[in-house]
Amino acid sequence: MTQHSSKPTITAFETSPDRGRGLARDMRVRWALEEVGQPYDVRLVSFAAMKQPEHLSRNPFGQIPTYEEGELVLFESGSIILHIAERHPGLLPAAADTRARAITWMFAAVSTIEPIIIERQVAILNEGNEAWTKQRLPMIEHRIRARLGQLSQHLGDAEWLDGAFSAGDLMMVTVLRRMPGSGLVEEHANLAAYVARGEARPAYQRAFAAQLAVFEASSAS
Ligand SMILES: N[C@@H](CCC(=O)N[C@@H](CSCc1ccc([N+](=O)[O-])cc1)C(=O)NCC(=O)O)C(=O)O
Repeated sequence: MTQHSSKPTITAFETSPDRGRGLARDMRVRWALEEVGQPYDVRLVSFAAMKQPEHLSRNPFGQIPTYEEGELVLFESGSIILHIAERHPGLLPAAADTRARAITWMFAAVSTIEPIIIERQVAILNEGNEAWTKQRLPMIEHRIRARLGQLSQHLGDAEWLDGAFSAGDLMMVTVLRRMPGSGLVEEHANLAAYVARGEARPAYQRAFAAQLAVFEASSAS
């Protein structure tokens, strides 16, 4: 396996529309790097720069985050976190079966839970003025409630989704944080406590402070 030794560089919004609330997906990569104690640099990109050839060479979809480490360039936050987790202890268990289950939860976060939450965000932010949104939003929230109910049932009284904290929990916590103020996660006390446990982790706090500092600097200038 090729070992990369240089300090990685990630990309993040120059001025994040999340106003420093840690909702953009660089937050989960920052958190993963903090969990494994890997220092990193950040290249801040404007919305315009994200669609220019230089950034498109990092991510053909013109989005953040990306991850550069020596000659390696990655995009897709989940893939970046898996790469980090494969090279540093602290995000995936060593035992093969437990590790495979933790990776399953990474996929569940982005493929089963996140899409319907993004649907809701799109319905509210991009389609809020459409006549049909009034009918559609309750249907979307019904589907979100169904998934959160299943997740709550699985979690029960456990601290994390499958034994020790893993990249699966990191991904899931960042997904559940994407509905601030909706009250949907808070309908399940165990899910709200689960998110709070993630947010209480020192690595999360360092990552959150770092992305907030970027926003505060950008809004001060
Ligand atoms: N599947 C990709 C998705 C990456 C992605 O959606 N990136 C977004 C930022 S994180 C998503 C996001 C954006 C804004 C908020 N917010 O609260 O304002 C939250 C999350 C982006 O670059 N958008 C700019 C563009 O597409 O032109 C991944 O996981 O890396």
